[in-house]
Amino acid sequence: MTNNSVIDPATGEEIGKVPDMGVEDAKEAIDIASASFKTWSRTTAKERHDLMKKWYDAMMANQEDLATILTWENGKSLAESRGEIIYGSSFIEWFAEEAVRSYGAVIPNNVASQRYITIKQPVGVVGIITPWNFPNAMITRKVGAALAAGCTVVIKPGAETPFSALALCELAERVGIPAGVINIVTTDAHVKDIGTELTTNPIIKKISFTGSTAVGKLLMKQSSDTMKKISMELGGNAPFIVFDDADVDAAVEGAIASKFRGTGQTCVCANRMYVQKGIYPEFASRLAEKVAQFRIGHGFDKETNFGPLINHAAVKKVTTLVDDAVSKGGELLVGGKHAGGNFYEPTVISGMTKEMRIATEEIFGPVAGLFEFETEDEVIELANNTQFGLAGYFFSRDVGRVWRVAEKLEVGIVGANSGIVSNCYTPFGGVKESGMGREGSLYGISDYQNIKYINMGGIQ
Ligand SMILES: NC(=O)c1ccc[n+]([C@@H]2O[C@H](COP(=O)([O-])OP(=O)(O)OC[C@H]3O[C@@H](n4cnc5c(N)ncnc54)[C@H](O)[C@@H]3O)[C@@H](O)[C@H]2O)c1
Ligand SMILES: O=CCCC(=O)O
Repeated sequence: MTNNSVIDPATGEEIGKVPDMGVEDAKEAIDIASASFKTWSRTTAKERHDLMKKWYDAMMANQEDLATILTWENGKSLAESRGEIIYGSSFIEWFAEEAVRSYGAVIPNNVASQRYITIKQPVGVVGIITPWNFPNAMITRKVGAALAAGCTVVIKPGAETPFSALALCELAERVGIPAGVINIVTTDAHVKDIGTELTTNPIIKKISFTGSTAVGKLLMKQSSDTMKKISMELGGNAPFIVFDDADVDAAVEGAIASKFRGTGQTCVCANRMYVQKGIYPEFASRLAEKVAQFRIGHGFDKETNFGPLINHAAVKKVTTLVDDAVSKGGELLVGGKHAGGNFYEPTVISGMTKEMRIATEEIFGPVAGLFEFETEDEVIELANNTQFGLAGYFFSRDVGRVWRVAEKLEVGIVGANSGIVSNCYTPFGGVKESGMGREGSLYGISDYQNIKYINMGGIQ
């Protein structure tokens, strides 16, 4: 077996190697997960709760090490990585608590001699494929729900960030989660083949994927022959709307939080920023002023709060999108340049139009493009004119408008006067081509359970 290099995106230097596993390794991992399912699925909810709480405690006790690994392989600043470890581990705590509160139902009978009940059972072995942008939290949000339900898992983490996944697994083993319950397959060269194995192997009963819409569609097609359950957390193209009646301070703060988190590489990042005519000049200049204050550098540098993009391809894509906007008349208010290596300056562009590629494409980088609009109806139409529907944000102090716009945005998650929407308590997921299923919250565990109805007859 060959090894893959894992690269520090801030320096381009190798930080370590992991095995480049192949289809045979994936098959073995699936068989092991299947054998472990026989015992894990029969543990009591309280046993799973206790082990998961210990896992959560171990993550928090090792927060600094986990954050260091995360910054090293993903590039985000250490402060952001610490935040991700708190966020990621919160899913393990939350789902530990959900495990013991997952109830069946007693249904009123319509035949005197019968009684009806439902029980919830784990779906089986789950195949999990996750991206590099949240190397910890995208795994825990899925594995937490799966383990709580009584499922076992085979995880294929992002090729760029395998160490965060392996560290989580090491902690799980230390606290006594039985070997074989969580299995990891690392690869770069065999991503496609392992994806095919996970989606076609009949032992796997569910695929849970976070990543691009294009890959999500492929995995869904591949999963259809064996009728697997599916959870898809896919790409976004979030509108961010600022109405004339907004609190400008709050809107600028929300824009910074939503647009520039993870160097603009999150699926819920604001992608198209619509600003009403009356407030446009003030919002644009205040946003540009704030963005100019970011300090680019290595995530371990204490003076830094803005990391690199994940790789050269990402820099190239952002460069192309900015050049396209500028060539069509966009005005750079701040940034707009490659800053060496994988770094790109945090950027604000004014005077965006619908002819520019950023109007329709997910940027996945630190670029805020401002579009001017005049009426509420106009902006709702613009905001919904996309095949994506993950998150949408708007700022307004008119309570009637807050309800109207929240109801009309075609998205799974709305930030109304709020730029940060993610936590373990609330449902995360999209509509349209942003995917299906909900993660976290009281809904998250049900994606990993089958409901069985039992009709008990012969009752005198
Ligand atoms: N909705 C969400 O919760 C969410 C969260 C994070 C990222 N995303 C989306 O993910 C995208 C960015 O991440 P990315 O570039 O790593 O996405 P990606 O789809 O290229 O990769 C995601 C994962 O899929 C794997 N993969 C790639 N091709 C595959 C194939 N043919 N078969 C099986 N697996 C395959 C990758 O190795 C990685 O593990 C963006 O579109 C972003 O919006 C969505
Ligand atoms: O990138 C997508 C996930 C981001 C989040 O969970 O807030």
